[in-house]
Amino acid sequence: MNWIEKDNKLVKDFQFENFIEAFAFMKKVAFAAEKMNHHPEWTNVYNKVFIKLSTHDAGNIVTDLDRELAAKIDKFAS
Ligand SMILES: C[C@H](O)[C@H](O)[C@H]1CNC2=NC(N)=NC(=O)C2=N1
Repeated sequence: MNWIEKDNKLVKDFQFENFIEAFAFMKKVAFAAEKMNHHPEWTNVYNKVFIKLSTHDAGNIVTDLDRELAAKIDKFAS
């Protein structure tokens, strides 16, 4: 599955083997997001991580910053 644009957000759901794998992924995303000062809206339920990206500073729309973070997130999940 790829990122889809929905309600002015880039959205993608990820699934892992278990909670530890999901959380390890979240930790990588967290450090990348902090480095970019661009943070995800996300929910974690056991082995699943649901991510939504938008740029608040631009009025809650999808910008290149979201696409950049999405590309990094995909690398961490692969
Ligand atoms: C004040 C702070 O630097 C800003 O609010 C940053 C923080 N993280 C952010 N994250 C996201 N997703 N969009 C932003 O516009 C944004 N802005």
